[in-house]
Amino acid sequence: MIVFPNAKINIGLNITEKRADGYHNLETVFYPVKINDALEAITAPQLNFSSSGINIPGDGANNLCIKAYELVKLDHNLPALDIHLHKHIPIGAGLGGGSADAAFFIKLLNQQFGLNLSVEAMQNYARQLGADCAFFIENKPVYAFEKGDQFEQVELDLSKYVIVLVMPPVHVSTADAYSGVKPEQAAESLKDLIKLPVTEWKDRIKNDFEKSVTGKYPLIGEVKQSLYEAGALYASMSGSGASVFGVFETLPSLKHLEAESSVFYNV
Ligand SMILES: C[C@](O)(CO)[C@H](O)COP(=O)(O)OP(=O)(O)OC[C@H]1O[C@@H](n2ccc(N)nc2=O)[C@H](O)[C@@H]1O
Ligand SMILES: Nc1ncnc2c1ncn2[C@@H]1O[C@H](COP(=O)(O)OP(=O)(O)OP(=O)(O)O)[C@@H](O)[C@H]1O
Repeated sequence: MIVFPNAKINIGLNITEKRADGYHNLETVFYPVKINDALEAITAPQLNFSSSGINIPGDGANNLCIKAYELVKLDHNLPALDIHLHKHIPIGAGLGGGSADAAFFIKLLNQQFGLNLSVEAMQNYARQLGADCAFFIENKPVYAFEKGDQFEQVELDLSKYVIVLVMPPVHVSTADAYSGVKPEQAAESLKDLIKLPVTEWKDRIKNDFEKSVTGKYPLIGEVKQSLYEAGALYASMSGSGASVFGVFETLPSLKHLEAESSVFYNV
């Protein structure tokens, strides 16, 4: 069976407090976007993982797909698998690519081997693999809170807009990004702000990682500025960066960014 895990963007991200477990409480809106990996599993004599496309740093044995397989296998009878991941979602981008792979792999196992897992059971597995991971089980726009793994549905449909995503040649580690932020309660809840028209988001909806991450990597701030100059109604870094997205009324011309960055149109 083959599945196509997609990326997410964060529309707003308030980091509100440091938790006793070392993680941070936050509020954000996750929105799925159309940049996809391809992930395939075939029953095989022994467990094997391979990948192609963008190089994934680290040992394949630590890939989140393998971790998802091992976690589900603790409770269910699963055969050995030959797993292949074609990586297209940029890494160190704040797009949740690794989390998406893990969540889609849980869904693949459920379907391919008839495990009969509920959405909640799959989300509980996903929560153990990464804070972002549970979102990708249902994969619908949500207001997320606590570690980013508790959800409330939001009515948010950006399909009449063009979303463009730019990945500058910078890799931001999520853990480093968190260590650069001083948590603070937000003046206005994102749950309310997200209901405003997109044209009013610019001065109201913020990403708390931006200040420190763009301080360290000015190119990210320059890309965001370019998106506004090209006519974006709203532009922001996604998650802990380094990717930046813009919400446009019509397809912009961003050729000048393509020399340095990867540009994904209409995601
Ligand atoms: C930046 C975001 O993408 C925003 O959506 C997520 O919060 C990151 O989610 P993720 O990559 O699934 O994160 P994990 O793999 O669980 O954690 C990576 C590291 O980020 C930090 N982390 C993550 C989530 C969170 N709510 N608080 C944290 O402090 C921790 O230092 C952790 O060791
Ligand atoms: N399937 C996978 N895809 C990508 N990275 C993976 C995968 N499995 C494990 N990893 C590891 O995760 C690291 C990337 O995580 P990191 O949090 O920096 O970036 P990210 O994918 O943009 O995620 P996020 O949006 O949550 O910040 C990689 O360096 C790699 O070692």
